[in-house]
Amino acid sequence: MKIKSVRARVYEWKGKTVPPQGNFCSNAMDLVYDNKANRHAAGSDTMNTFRFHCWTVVEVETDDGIIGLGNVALAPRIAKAIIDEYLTPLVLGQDPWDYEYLNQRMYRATHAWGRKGVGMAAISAIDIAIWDILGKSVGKPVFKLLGGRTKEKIPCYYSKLYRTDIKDLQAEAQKFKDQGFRAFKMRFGHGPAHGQQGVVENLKAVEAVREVIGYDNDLMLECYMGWNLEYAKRMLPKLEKFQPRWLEEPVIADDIDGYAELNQLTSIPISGGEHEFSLYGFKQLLDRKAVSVVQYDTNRVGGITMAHKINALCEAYSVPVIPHAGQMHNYHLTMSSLNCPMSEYFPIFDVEVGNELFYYIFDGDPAAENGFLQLDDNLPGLGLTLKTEYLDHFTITE
Ligand SMILES: O=C(O)C(=O)C[C@@H](O)CO
Ligand SMILES: [Mg+2]
Repeated sequence: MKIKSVRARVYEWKGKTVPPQGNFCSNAMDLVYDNKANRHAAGSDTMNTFRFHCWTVVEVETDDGIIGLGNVALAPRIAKAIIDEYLTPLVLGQDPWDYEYLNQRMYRATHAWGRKGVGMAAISAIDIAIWDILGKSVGKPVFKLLGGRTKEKIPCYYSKLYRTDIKDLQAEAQKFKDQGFRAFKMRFGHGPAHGQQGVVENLKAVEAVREVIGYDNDLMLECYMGWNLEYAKRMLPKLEKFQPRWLEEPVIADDIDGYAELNQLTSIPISGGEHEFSLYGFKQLLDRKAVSVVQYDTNRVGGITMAHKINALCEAYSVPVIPHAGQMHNYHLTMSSLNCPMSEYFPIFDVEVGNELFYYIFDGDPAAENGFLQLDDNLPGLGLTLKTEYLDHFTITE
């Protein structure tokens, strides 16, 4: 079996979106001064680092007609250009079973400028498609090639609860608690720029969600890199009484010393890795004891080949892995590792941040039932097909 073609297409959502409101979620741009003159200039929207309304879908086809699917949501147009210009020539004519060789080939050939960020995201999409081919070629789901089933079903946590009016936040938590979720991730709306009033707002929101979900369910707190070390050091002791399962990405991904300091500061575990890349990036996080929960995303770190190695590495450090985002590439790795206790789950929802866009592009992602996800033992590959229902809601670039 040989790889015959690689097709990368950019899917840009042009359908209706739910506009996020003010203080929707803290993020790294909150700390950047934005004067009035810049505010209307392209790129000055602080939420634009945060929307995923455009995805690259990769189809890798073999000479015997198997098509593997992969995708990438980070800088999708640039990812497509990298795939077309640099990565496709490296995998054409190659045997997909040589996946380690192909992964190393792509990683090392792009090393001068790749390594972290969109270069690795582009590699990830091809690698994921290759694993889809492998599963399809032997009639097995990908998780059966990675170690098999380690759980009857995958517990998952409800991930939304962006900052909104307290009553609406509580109603959202109640609605999904009633659907059987036992773990919830909420987003902070405020950070250093909002002063003491923002501190109070943040605490008020956490208290309100705890009031609804109680202390017998898990609560995760997301900063999306929107705080700085000084602010996080002030916030953490105040948050302890709410017993969060973790505090996520309090500072920017490059501030590994900051993570390490915060992770030792209180009883609250610090999580991160959503914006980390490669086996070496995660070794650094683990060696520095910077995170107590690792949250790689398979379509960023270097694909299934790399994520499988990171799983083994984290297991040896006794640090659990709970991958960022839902999506099949992550679920298969979670199902096949004892060190992955649960999955993140984005609810099926009108397009807002774009976290939910994969439901509009693919068929096959499982819907949560009573807070659990199931993978089919008999569905080959990743279990995804391209959806046709919403095709006219996208502009597709070949
Ligand atoms: O789901 C997460 O962990 C994210 O960081 C998603 C992102 O869209 C911010 O909410
Ligand atoms: Mg996150």
